[in-house]
Amino acid sequence: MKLIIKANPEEASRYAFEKIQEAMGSGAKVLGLATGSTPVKLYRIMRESDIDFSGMTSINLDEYMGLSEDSPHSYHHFMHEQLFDAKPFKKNYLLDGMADEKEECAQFEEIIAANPIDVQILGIGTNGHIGFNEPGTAFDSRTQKVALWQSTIDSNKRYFADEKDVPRFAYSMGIQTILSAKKIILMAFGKEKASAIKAALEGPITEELPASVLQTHKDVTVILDEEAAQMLSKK
Ligand SMILES: O=P(O)(O)OC[C@H]1O[C@](O)(CO)[C@@H](O)[C@@H]1O
Repeated sequence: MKLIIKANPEEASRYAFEKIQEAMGSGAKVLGLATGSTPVKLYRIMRESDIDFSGMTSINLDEYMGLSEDSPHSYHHFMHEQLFDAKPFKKNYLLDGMADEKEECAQFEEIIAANPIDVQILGIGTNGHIGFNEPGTAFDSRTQKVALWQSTIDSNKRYFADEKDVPRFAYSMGIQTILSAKKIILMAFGKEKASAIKAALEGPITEELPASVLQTHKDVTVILDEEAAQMLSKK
């Protein structure tokens, strides 16, 4: 694992952007993308850049179940607003939260097999989740329906009018699916992520802390701001 600590999220996001640019310069064609607040600055930098993504394919990690593409709370909507409307890609693949579970998840795995992810961007939940894979998810999991933890619902409720409106289930790439990416960039900002980051980087590799599995991947860059790095003993 390569660990990069920057003074603030802006500098950290700029570094992540440079890594993506480098990978594209070396032939990367498929980007795995994340939602949530963490990549928002990265997406702004991508939007404002003069980089052409029209030859690139994107594949998103997860989507809420029961929300249609045009719901303002769907990750489809989020990605279009944050990136795709300003920077058209050749193809954007996102899970369809309204589709049949079995068919949708199997088809998504086929899409990833046909378009191996060169660079996967990841955030991390305060409980160590990656994608929407909550603690206890099997390390050999593939794209599947997942139940969200109350802590995830609570941290995502800021995007909804009411906590009751936050979907309780989602479709998410599995842990094994995420690990199939050639390169992984994990970003985390803020002191509320510090303990999950410490456990992920320095703790035991355990299904109880999904992000700890990244210790087994051969090309992971972890990009933190100082607050997220504050509990690390090895810097
Ligand atoms: O970036 P945030 O909003 O802190 O969310 C962290 C993680 O949680 C998710 O949004 C899922 O809850 C992930 O996609 C994200 O990486």
